[in-house]
Amino acid sequence: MTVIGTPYADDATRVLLLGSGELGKEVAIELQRLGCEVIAVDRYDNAPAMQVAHRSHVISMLDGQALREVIEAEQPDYIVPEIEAIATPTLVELESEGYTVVPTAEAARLTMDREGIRRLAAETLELPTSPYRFADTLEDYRAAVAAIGTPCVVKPVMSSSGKGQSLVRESADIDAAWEYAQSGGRAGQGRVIVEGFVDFDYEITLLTVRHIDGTSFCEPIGHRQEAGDYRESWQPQAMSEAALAEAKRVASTITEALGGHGVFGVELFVKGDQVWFSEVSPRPHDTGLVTLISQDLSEFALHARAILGLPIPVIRQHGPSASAVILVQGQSANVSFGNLGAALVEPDTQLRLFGKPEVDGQRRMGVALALDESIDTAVAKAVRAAGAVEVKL
Ligand SMILES: Nc1ncnc2c1ncn2[C@@H]1O[C@H](COP(=O)(O)OP(=O)(O)OP(=O)(O)O)[C@@H](O)[C@H]1O
Ligand SMILES: NCC(=O)N[C@@H]1O[C@H](COP(=O)([O-])[O-])[C@@H](O)[C@H]1O
Ligand SMILES: [Mg+2]
Repeated sequence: MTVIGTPYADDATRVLLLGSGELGKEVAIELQRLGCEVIAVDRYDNAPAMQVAHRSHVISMLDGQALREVIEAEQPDYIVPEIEAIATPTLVELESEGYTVVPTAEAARLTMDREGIRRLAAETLELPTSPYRFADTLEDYRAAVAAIGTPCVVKPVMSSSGKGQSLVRESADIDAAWEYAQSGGRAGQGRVIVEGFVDFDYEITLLTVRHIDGTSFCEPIGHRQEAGDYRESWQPQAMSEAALAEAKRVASTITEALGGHGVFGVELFVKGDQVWFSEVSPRPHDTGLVTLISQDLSEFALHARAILGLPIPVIRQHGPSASAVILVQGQSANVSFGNLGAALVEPDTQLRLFGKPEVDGQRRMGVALALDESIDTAVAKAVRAAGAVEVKL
C-alpha cells in the first residue's frame, strides 16, 4: 500500500533523479503533483529538472564514489535514472544494500551500453534484431564491417541521441565512421557496435508500462529521425494488426526480462508485418513527449504512478497528435524565445521550453505539441508551431 509523506519532513517520500533534462523535468513535476520530495542530480547546474525540484546536486554521475555519496546523504526511497551514462555498477551495489532503483539496477546496467541490451534481446531472449558485431580496435572494426556488409550503422556502445553514430554506405565511409564514433560518444572512447542497416517502412516507440497491476501499452508512437535524433513524433502510428501484435510481444518480452515498475520506451523497426527490436529506454522516451498532449496520463505521469505503486486502470488517447522539436544552433548562455503568440495561435497547440542554461553547438531546447484531425495535419501543425518560435542567441 502506497503512503506518501510530507516533503521536507522525516516521512517525506524522497525521489532522486539521476539526470535532470527535459524528460526528468516532466517526471519531477508529476512526482511533485503527488506530493513527493524530488532531488535532481546532473553533471551541470540549473538543468531543467533542477529548476522544479526541491533540491539539486551537481556531480559526475559516471563517478561511482560521488554517486554513492549523494545517495547515502539523501537516503531516497526511489532512485530514478533519467539518462544512460551513470556508474550503474554502483546502482547494482546500492540496490543490494536495500535501495530501490527504477525500474531495476540491472535494467539500468544492461541499457547503459548497447552491448548489454543487444545481447540480452538477441542472444538470450532470441528477439529479432539487425545483425551486429562489436569491435574495440580499428582492425576489428574493419573486420566487423566486412562481416556485416554495407550499408551498416556504426555507434559507440555508450552514446545516445545519435551522438557518434553514422551510416556507412560504402567502403569509402568506413574509417570516418570509426573516427566519429571515437570522438562522439558521451562517455569517452572505445567499443563500437556495427549494425546491419534495417530497411524499415517506419519505426515506432512502444511505450510499455510495468505497474502494480500488470503491463499496459500506449498507442504506438511513430517518429522521424535525422542524424540519429528525433525531429517529429506522432501518435497513433497506423500499423497492421499483425505488426502491432508482434510489437507488443517483443515489448512484453524485453520489459519482463528487465523487470521492476516504470515506463519503458521500446524502439522497434517495422516492415510490413515484420518487427525488429532496436533498443529500449527503461524510462520515459524523448519521442514520447507527444503524450504531453495526446494522453490523459502522459508517459511522465505514468512513470510517476508506476514507480509509486499506484494503479493505472486506463490510459486515454485523445486522437491524432504530434510533437516537433525546437533545436537551437549556436553558442549562448542567454537564449530567448520570441514570437510565441504566433506559435500558439492555432487551437490545440502547446509549447514546452525546457529552460536549458546554455547551448554550444546544437541542442534540443523545447518542443511544440499539437492535436488535429489526422496525423498529417497534426505533424504539420506541430512543425508550424515549432518553426514560428524565434530563437535569439
Ligand atoms: N540498424 C539500423 N538500421 C536502420 N536504421 C537505424 C539502425 N540503427 C539506428 N537507426 C536509425 O538511427 C536512429 C537512432 O539510433 P539509436 O536509437 O540506436 O540511437 P540512439 O543514439 O540510442 O538514439 P536515442 O538515444 O535518441 O534513442 C534510429 O531511431 C533509426 O532511425
Ligand atoms: N534520447 C535521450 C534523451 O532525449 N534524453 C533527454 O535529453 C537530456 C539531455 O539533453 P542535453 O543533451 O541537451 O543535455 C536528458 O537529460 C534527457 O532528458
Ligand atoms: Mg534510439
